[in-house]
Amino acid sequence: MYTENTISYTSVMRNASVKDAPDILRAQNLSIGYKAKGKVTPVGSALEFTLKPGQFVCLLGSNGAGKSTLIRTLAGIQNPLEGKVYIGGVDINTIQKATLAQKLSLVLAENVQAGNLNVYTVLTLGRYPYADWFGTLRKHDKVIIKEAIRATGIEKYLDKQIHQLSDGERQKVMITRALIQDTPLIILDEPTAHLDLPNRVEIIRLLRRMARQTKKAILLSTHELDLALQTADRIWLMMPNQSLITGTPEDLILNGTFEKAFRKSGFDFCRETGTFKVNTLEDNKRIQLKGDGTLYFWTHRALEREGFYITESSATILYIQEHHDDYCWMFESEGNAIRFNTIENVIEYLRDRFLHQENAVEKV
Ligand SMILES: Nc1ncnc2c1ncn2[C@@H]1O[C@H](COP(=O)(O)OP(=O)(O)OP(=O)(O)O)[C@@H](O)[C@H]1O
Repeated sequence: MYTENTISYTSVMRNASVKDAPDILRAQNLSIGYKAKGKVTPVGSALEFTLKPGQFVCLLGSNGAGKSTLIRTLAGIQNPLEGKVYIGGVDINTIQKATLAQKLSLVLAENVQAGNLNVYTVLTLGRYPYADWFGTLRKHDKVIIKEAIRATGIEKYLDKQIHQLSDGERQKVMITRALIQDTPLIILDEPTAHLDLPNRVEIIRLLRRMARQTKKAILLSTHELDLALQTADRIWLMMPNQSLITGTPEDLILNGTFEKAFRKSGFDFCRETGTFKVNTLEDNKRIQLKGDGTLYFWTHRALEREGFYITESSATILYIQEHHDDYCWMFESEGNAIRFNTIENVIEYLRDRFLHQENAVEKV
């Protein structure tokens, strides 16, 4: 209940330890994009954000929104059009390459050119920022390498050459190398692009665990909206108007920002579930569905895919009947009842029935 004395909680009032943690990464008035033949094409403008130790952040945006451009700029391999990027409080432009490699590791989406090197050798290169002039691995380096290999489960590829790996296996190797580089900041451009679902989940969970346990800041770009919403501490959303909006997944869903970032005709964003649905609904196809549980969920989904509005106001009713392991669907309309044993039969029947209705309407 609000009273005159109620004050609004703001980020300024947060726990001092979070607020005062040093920024691992900070962008100030950052504009990113491209310059060619005197023509400047900005992709993001006046961006301001910070990344703190232990944060696991997913960068999202529609195709061409500027995620890769931002990642390349933050990693210092592309110059900003304007503004500054600070890593550990130091302007990235003033950091020597060798020093930068101790602060930031980068995994890009492009294929890795590793000649005839085998996987283990490529992994050991992750320790080069700390090696002596001869590149000798110390005991401590070997422990870190072994630990990262165990964490990502790539033991069985170690003797293979990089070009003998599948895209997904190669991706895992490059993520392992980033862990071996052991920097306070890890940036990854679409690290799960070539992985199947179990591997995507495994890698995302591993990166999130790393952030938590080792206080690394981890930023990754992805098109995996669902996984990002479930796992990220914060989401960075590249918006169609070239701004970047940051927040917790739930805040961005509830305040409509998420929806705006991916707005496209033919898709509806469902705030209840945080998912996009293909919008196939047709106004003249209305049906009432009665039942519950798993059968209700999958029947509802099949009907929506067919373009039906599921509404209690329709006199056309589909009943789900369930008894022990047995189930069926009963269709009732104008006093008649028909029984179906599969969703396929239900859909076939409804298609036919509503087609006849449409034809009848057109003839009238
Ligand atoms: N080298 C380049 N020169 C000029 N424009 C470029 C260059 N690379 C990318 N762009 C443009 O910059 C914009 C942002 O591209 P970017 O690759 O950063 O987007 P993205 O969000 O990573 O896209 P996707 O999700 O499709 O990978 C796009 O309009 C793209 O055409």
